[in-house]
Amino acid sequence: IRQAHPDVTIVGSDVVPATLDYAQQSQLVDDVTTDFSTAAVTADVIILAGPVAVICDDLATLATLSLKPQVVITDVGSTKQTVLAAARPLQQRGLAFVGGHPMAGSHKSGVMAGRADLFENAYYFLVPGLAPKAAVQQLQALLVGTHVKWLTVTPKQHDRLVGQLSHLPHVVAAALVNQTQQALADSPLGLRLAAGGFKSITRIASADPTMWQSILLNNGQVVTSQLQAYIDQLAAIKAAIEQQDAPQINAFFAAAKTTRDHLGPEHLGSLPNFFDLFLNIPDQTGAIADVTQRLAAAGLSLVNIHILEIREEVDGVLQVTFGDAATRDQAASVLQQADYQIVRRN
Ligand SMILES: NC(=O)c1ccc[n+]([C@@H]2O[C@H](COP(=O)([O-])OP(=O)(O)OC[C@H]3O[C@@H](n4cnc5c(N)ncnc54)[C@H](O)[C@@H]3O)[C@@H](O)[C@H]2O)c1
Ligand SMILES: O=C(O)C(=O)C[C@]1(C(=O)O)C=C[C@@H](O)C=C1
Repeated sequence: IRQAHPDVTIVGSDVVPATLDYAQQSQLVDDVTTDFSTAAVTADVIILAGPVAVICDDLATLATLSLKPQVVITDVGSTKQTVLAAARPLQQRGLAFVGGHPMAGSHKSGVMAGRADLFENAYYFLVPGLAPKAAVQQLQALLVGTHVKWLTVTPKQHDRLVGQLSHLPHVVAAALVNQTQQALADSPLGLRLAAGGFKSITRIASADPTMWQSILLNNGQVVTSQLQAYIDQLAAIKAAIEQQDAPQINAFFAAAKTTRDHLGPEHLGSLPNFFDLFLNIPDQTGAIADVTQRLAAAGLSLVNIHILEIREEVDGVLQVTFGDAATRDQAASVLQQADYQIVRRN
């Protein structure tokens, strides 16, 4: 929004003060508040972006306020049936609520994980419900800088599609990590021996548990039935292996390969995920150059570098972004050897 509409005033509201400090100091927003209701009554557009349960609570709060009659309210929550139900009192009052959901993101959470190009080329579901066309168009114009592909659906269509393509995979990834952890508990190196296969299928198990708790509680019926169909697939391949049914095993993998090969990277939606290192740097000239020179000398290329001044100590925090986790971890070793303190990696 900021890049496409520099004149728009953006007020950020959150319950975590450090998040508000970061948003303000990085100039992501013009102003911050913890008083959602007071900010809401003066807003022309309200974008709800907490966990789904919080979005539903916020919609209930908004229904009690004297909002501007022309306000456009939207959300980015990962489920839509319960969100649209929570928005009904607002829609019945004639206020415009347009449900939204960008089909992009990552296993990271928090304000620091955001990027201006996060949604580029991704599908963005719109669920207008009773909202007038003009409100939908106003929202699309505001979000033009996201460069998304819009897709209008009903809440039911949304939850079925996203249950299968996002919610079920998160359950599968987390279950596999938990089961592997238990199965290898007696092995000294255990999970650390995992190569690309395990890491590719389980990246999303690093996602925020609070967010996923909320998603599954709000799309439970859909996901449990999809989970049963998935369990049936597992049972079928288990039986084929037990029976040494070679053609059946081959057919299982061949069908999956054909489908997956047609889902080229160009169809995958958003840009690839990036991997961050946060380190303390002294507040002195040449400090950033020292970091970049050490990484260049070690042959490690970085994607982006960003100075964060979110704390009141003398040191600043530098966010260095890499294209893959291995390069980030090598960079961490190189910098630690030079006495840099790594604050966090994600
Ligand atoms: N992560 C993804 O890949 C992704 C993609 C599309 C949609 N979504 C949806 O977007 C929403 C936000 O997800 P995210 O990944 O940006 O999470 P996030 O944790 O990065 O951001 C959520 C923010 O909401 C704040 N918050 C929590 N409770 C609050 C409350 N009661 N009042 C005000 N603020 C509160 C948190 O402090 C945090 O800053 C969720 O509904 C999620 O389902 C996530
Ligand atoms: O790429 C990831 O890590 C994501 O989990 C993003 C993802 C997804 O499942 O695809 C997660 C939740 C959303 O509602 C939409 C997108």
